[in-house]
Amino acid sequence: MTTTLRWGIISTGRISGVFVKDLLIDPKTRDTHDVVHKVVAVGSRKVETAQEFVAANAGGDASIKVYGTYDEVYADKDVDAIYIGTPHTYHYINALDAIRAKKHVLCEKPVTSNAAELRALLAAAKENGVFFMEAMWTRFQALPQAVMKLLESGELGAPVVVHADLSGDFDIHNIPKTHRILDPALGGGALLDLGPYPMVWAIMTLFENPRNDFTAPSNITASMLKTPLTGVDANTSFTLTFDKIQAQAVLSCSINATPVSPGVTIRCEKGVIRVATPIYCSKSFKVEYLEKGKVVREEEKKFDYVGFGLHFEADEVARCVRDGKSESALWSHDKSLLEMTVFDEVRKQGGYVFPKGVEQVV
Ligand SMILES: NC(=O)C1=CN([C@@H]2O[C@H](COP(=O)(O)OP(=O)(O)OC[C@H]3O[C@@H](n4cnc5c(N)ncnc54)[C@H](OP(=O)(O)O)[C@@H]3O)[C@@H](O)[C@H]2O)C=CC1
Ligand SMILES: O=C1OC[C@@H](O)[C@H](O)[C@H]1O
Repeated sequence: MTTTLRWGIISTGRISGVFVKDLLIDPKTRDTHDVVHKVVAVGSRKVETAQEFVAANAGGDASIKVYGTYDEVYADKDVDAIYIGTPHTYHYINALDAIRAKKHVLCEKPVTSNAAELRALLAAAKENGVFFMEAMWTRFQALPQAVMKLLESGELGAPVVVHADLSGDFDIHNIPKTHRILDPALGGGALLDLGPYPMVWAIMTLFENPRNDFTAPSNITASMLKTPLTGVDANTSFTLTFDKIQAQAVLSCSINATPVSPGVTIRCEKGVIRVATPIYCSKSFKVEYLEKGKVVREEEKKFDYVGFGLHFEADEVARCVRDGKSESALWSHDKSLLEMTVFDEVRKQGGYVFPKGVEQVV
């Protein structure tokens, strides 16, 4: 039996286009046989933009309904699940509107502007009996799962330090100050846009480590370097201390630096794992096995698939909805909550306050 999940797409920006293209790839190319996806409706603030979006990303498929408001997508009876690809600070209101219309929701990262907004959304999702998940696509790819399996095997001993960085050169001196990466009203800066990826690696390797038993970090330290352009963080560094397993995550992100490889280094008692950049959809990692501090064996593992990689999270949504689940076990609500709680603390220590009115719940 194959389940079809019928999607409504909210907004027509860059990542929504990538998501739609991934949805339209034959799931069999990734050995998925139990779920398929159908794009039923696209909503934009202008109907013409929605039409152009369908032409550019879905071969002009005339069966896809195009709307000039997001509300019409939420109200569409043929839509099962909503994908939200708007700028960060709109996620809360868009997700809330979708949930109140009793639609299942997959919401881009960072799931909200702060932890309080997320708590409110989770309560609304529960009240309306719908599935809700942050689109943390990295968690559903085969490579991070292989890394986690290797860590859990114990072959490398316990993890000691995880270094993870995601940087991107957004050419910040030459883009408009209203660009979502620079505008504080859109949650601009490195932390909210790129920070979720070093964070997901800390969650996968330390928070989810069976020996840690989902214990939150006991200590968070952070420093932010703001750009004078708009005051958002150009560079942010933060550390998470996991007392229970005696390990630390040293994380960083930047909007004005070229990414470096490896983007993630996991140093364990008896070995080191190096994950190639980009850390959100890495295609290879190297392992060094150590004996008495000396490298005794090295190996490299490579991964590939058709598409950008957002379809794996979409498959998870389809399976969870099919099975009547309210959340995914792989990227559960508590992990998004941990992420947003850490980000609140990092912003507090870094002195990054959103303009008045941006946070819908505080
Ligand atoms: N998973 C991943 O790999 C990625 C995730 N993202 C996440 O997706 C979100 C969107 O990023 P991205 O696609 O790059 O952004 P874009 O700026 O390309 O697109 C955002 C879209 O949101 C809609 N929108 C609604 N209100 C506003 C507003 N006030 N200002 C600007 N746009 C608005 C617009 O669509 P319309 O005109 O149709 O209403 C716009 O095209 C972010 O939260 C980001 O973190 C981004 C890139 C990669
Ligand atoms: O999620 C993302 O990953 C890739 C980045 O370029 C993008 O800005 C970010 O939103």
